[in-house]
Amino acid sequence: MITHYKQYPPNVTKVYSYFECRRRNEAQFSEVVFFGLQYLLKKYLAGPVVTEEKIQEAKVFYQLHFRQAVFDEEGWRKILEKYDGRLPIRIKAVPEGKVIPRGNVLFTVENTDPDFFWLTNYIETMLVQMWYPITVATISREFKKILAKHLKATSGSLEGLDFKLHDFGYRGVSSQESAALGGAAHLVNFCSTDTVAGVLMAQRYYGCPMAGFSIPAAEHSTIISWGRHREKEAFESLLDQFPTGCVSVVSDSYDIFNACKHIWGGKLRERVLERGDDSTLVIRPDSGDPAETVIEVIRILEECFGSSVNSVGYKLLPSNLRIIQGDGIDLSSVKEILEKLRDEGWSMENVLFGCGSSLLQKINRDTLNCAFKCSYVESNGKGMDVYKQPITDPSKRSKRGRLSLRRNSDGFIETVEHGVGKPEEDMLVTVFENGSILQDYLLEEIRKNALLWEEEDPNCY
Ligand SMILES: O=C1OCCC/C1=C\Nc1ccccc1
Repeated sequence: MITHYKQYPPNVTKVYSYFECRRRNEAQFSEVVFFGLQYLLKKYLAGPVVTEEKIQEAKVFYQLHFRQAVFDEEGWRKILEKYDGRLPIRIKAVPEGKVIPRGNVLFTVENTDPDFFWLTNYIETMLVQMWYPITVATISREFKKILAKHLKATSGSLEGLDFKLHDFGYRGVSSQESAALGGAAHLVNFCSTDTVAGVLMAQRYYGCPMAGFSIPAAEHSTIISWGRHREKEAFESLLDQFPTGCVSVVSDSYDIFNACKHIWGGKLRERVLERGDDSTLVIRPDSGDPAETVIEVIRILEECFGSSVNSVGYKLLPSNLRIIQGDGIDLSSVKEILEKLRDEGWSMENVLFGCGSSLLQKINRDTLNCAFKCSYVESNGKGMDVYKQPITDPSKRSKRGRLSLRRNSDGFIETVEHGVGKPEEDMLVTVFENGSILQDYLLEEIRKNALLWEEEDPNCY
């Protein structure tokens, strides 16, 4: 991007590019949740970002890095002089939280001053990092589709759906910033997280005072520190320390089945039952085959605590006893567990899930085929639609001309190319222009945009 200003044709006055999640043949991830641009704009692009100091620093750096003078010092100084360091760029984007079918334009970028045609793709690198929050928000919503289907089928309602997938991923991501962005992306769809950085991101960049909730939870150290033969004492202490409200206890340190049968369902059975309805004990297995372990645990708990049948005929453990499975959870294992539970007559009200790296880290830019391409240039006052169409991979072909996004007469969202879209139909909104952010989306409205079709309103305020 540093040397690109020297590579464009003479007299170029505008470079216009767009971001999309290219459509693929697979059925999975057929639609994406747009999220995260607002953070990036606020943090990195808004205001007088170009300064003399930065220009000097870059000049020295790139002289060393390229071992020749290629850094466009004059170009950057002109931004400083003409725009007081604000970027002469326009970005038009889908409103955050909107769910858009793959293969559609999600945002466009263009220079607003002909002198700075080179700036559009200069910021590409940073803008394409949007692949991450978009992919996390999309995966989190795919989880929500699966959970909603089973919750509705086995309980007759979507009550509590927003708390069914807890973000366990803080430790598994590559950085604090990833934790913040990914954690916030999950909170578009759910209200349940241990990734505090994401809650802070929602606070600071999306106007939400408390976007996600958690409960006191044990970890292995707080159990095994009591010693191999005092697991019962460790569990009892947790019940003493958290007599009301929910508490989650990881119970697989030695033998999850023994813990459920002889401690929770044995020595501490009365202690568990005497807890109020609002003081749920959440038992956490953390090893073994997820589906087999959950089923065996719930069978043991039924043996010890009994079960009732809900209004749609599925079995329920006592209301203050639940199971959270946070180990080995991904989109396929969660489906397997839920099908096994349903087949054995269990309501999904009995279980919660935690998800770590398969929510926040086991993804990359190719998961949704995120790409940023130039589709239109102007030079000598004439516009030209441009594109790539590699003979070696037709799926990499790019869109042509100036783009807009609309809902067609059949109600389907589609991209209009060649600049023939009607402005009044365009779903893309100018969110950034010449250094100013023109929209400020709140998490509350973003959550509404991302609701599943079955939901009416986000339940967790
Ligand atoms: O068990 C739980 O119940 C619900 C609250 C969170 C929780 C566990 N959290 C967690 C976080 C990071 C890695 C592992 C677990």
